Amino acid sequence: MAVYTEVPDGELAAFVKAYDIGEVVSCKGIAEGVENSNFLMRTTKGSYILTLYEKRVNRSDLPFFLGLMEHLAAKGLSCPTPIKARDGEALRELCGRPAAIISFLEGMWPRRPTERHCQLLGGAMADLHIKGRDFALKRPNNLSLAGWRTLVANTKDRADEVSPGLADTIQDELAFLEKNWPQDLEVGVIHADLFPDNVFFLGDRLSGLIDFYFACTDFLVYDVAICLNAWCFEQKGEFNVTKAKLMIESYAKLRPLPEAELAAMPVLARGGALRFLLTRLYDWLNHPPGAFVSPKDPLEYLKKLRFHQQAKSVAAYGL
Ligand SMILES: Nc1ncnc2c1ncn2[C@@H]1O[C@H](COP(=O)(O)OP(=O)(O)O)[C@@H](O)[C@H]1O
Ligand SMILES: N[C@@H](CCOP(=O)(O)O)C(=O)O
Repeated sequence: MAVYTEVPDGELAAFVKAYDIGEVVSCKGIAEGVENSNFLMRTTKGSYILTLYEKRVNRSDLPFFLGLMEHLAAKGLSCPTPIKARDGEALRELCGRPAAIISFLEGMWPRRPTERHCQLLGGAMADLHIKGRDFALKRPNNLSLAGWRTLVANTKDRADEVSPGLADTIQDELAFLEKNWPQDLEVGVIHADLFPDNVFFLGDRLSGLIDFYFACTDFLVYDVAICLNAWCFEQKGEFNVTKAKLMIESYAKLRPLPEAELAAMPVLARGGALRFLLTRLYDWLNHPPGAFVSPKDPLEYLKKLRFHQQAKSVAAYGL
């Protein structure tokens, strides 16, 4: 359950008084999510999400995340927008934590993504990339090559506890990626964690994207590579090439993919797999006993990495 900080009623009422959103009718902790404390808050004027940013979110990154949501929502992307208090500030403090209220988005995330979901996702991701082009703030991706090196250093001594030989596999993969990571692809704002639980649907419509707290400035097509990992493998681990093809094709209808981006896809997909393998491995090895958030399986991403290691070209993804 991702509520790390409880908010007493009195403090909440005082906090909400700074806004023009009516009075609190109810406020319930949301079980999903892992990073922050989230509450579904209903007021006399509507529904909102209240987020208290916890330890892993760097306070200095919050203006980037909140500014990005505001920018994208103002351009018509369906995503939450930060609600400003009467003094014009969206980022405030509650119970000793940085906190913000964002708009509530209708929809459900797909427990079993279909081909149609993947197709709709491709278009929404391209839309995000296009609408983010004129966002003024920058945030380097701290979970790219340099960040992976640090995570490898922090996990290598115990990686083999999770699977024998894992430390060497990871070390070899990092060396490969350091040599082969592309250089000159288009850079812009990426979501960087566009997993099914961060994409909402209502019937046959994609109703919105949430959770911009890993968003950063990186190769746009790296977001596509992350989504190949997160959306296109079936539950038993087999790759669904139809899902990949539909996702990439609908993306490319809005933002055509240059030859260099297509050629880089297998390497970027390997990078995406290593990124989630490493963060999951770190969390697996370091989660405190009795913690209420269960760590996700790192080995799911080892299997995905092995698939991408066999990919000779973008043809492996149906193109
Ligand atoms: N703007 C929103 N509208 C509706 N539900 C939301 C919104 N933001 C978050 N949620 C709900 O809160 C859950 C956790 O949010 P998320 O941002 O993914 O948390 P975390 O960053 O802690 O992983 C989501 O799965 C969703 O159920
Ligand atoms: N998508 C990541 C974990 C981050 O979780 P989120 O709730 O912030 O989307 C993974 O699957 O490893």
